[in-house]
Amino acid sequence: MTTGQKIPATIVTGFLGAGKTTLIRNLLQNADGRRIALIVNEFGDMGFDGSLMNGCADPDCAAEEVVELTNGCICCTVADDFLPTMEMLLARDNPPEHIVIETSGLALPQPLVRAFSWPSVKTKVTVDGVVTVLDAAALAEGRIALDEAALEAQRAADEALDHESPVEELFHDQLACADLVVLNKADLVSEEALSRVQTKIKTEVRPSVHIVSSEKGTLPIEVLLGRESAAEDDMASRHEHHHHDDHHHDHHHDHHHHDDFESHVVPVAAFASLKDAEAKVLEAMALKGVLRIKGAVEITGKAAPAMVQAVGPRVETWFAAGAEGAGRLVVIGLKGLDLEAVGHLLSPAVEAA
Ligand SMILES: Nc1nc2c(ncn2[C@@H]2O[C@H](COP(=O)(O)OP(=O)(O)OP(=O)(O)O)[C@@H](O)[C@H]2O)c(=O)[nH]1
Repeated sequence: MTTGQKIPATIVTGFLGAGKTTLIRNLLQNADGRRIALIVNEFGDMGFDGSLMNGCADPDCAAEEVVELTNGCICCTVADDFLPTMEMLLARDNPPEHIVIETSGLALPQPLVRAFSWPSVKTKVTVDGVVTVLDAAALAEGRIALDEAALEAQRAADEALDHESPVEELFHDQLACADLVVLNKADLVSEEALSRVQTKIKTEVRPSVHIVSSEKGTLPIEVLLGRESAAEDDMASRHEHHHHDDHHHDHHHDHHHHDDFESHVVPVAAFASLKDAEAKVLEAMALKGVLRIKGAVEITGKAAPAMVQAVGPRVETWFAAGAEGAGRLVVIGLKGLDLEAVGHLLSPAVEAA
């Protein structure tokens, strides 16, 4: 441990598919000699390429295992408990200069920030800032309501959002906790739409919060790190819109997934082509309640697996030699989503087998 100075920790939050992983990958690539420790839910998510990865590249790496990156950064996964992971990082001979935590796209940031008040952590680490990444394209299309009128319209159009509208709830909570808001995917929207979204977001955040836009999360490291917000001492101003029964667990768990969401690993048979995969995944995304699909699949006749990334109406696919775990897609959505229909669409062959 150094001279009593606390290690700054940056929490990266944002809804499913907003671009958290992309932003963090950029950040690590520009670390410029800073020893950054990254805490993620799964290694598989980061999709590190070989040039950055040194040693273990197994996406199913055991919990709390640490991966050393070639640029001096390290990466570790958080299992059920956030605190042991943090304590393990702090106990290293060569403690990190900065800690970056990627939260799940379904997590509320507030409980995680509160965990920094835990005695064993509080003396050594402080929250440098909560960075909330938003999908500017989704917002411009009104896919996450920004006001009551839009919310009502969306409710009328989609019964799945009828009751607790968990998407809006998460969205507001992730904004209420932000120190910096990143309007990502700026390449997909006009300047006019971007400034419209920016104006709306301004009304949703605390007055001092900066809003910046980005493409593929590319922002100078100085913008992302070094905000010195000490968010853990400032929770009163970052309140949740909705309080949940499980707050007494808050300091123990990072995995504050809303009960309103569910996530499934769906085994999928080989697709005939990338185009075929894209078409089927797009169709699955249109099923009620489905919010995000990602993973690696096989394409008939191709040695390399194809990566699939679907957010809203956009599906990306590309071949990735060496990717592991092909033949599975992670499907995330609102509770009660029609998993059978999803399975039918994505993998009739697997289902029949
Ligand atoms: N056009 C465009 N696509 C982007 C941008 N940033 C990210 N994406 C794409 O959006 C998809 C989701 O990006 P991720 O970085 O995986 O998002 P995430 O927030 O980590 O998503 P979760 O895994 O759901 O938590 C990927 O297909 C990215 O390539 C951007 O600025 N512009």
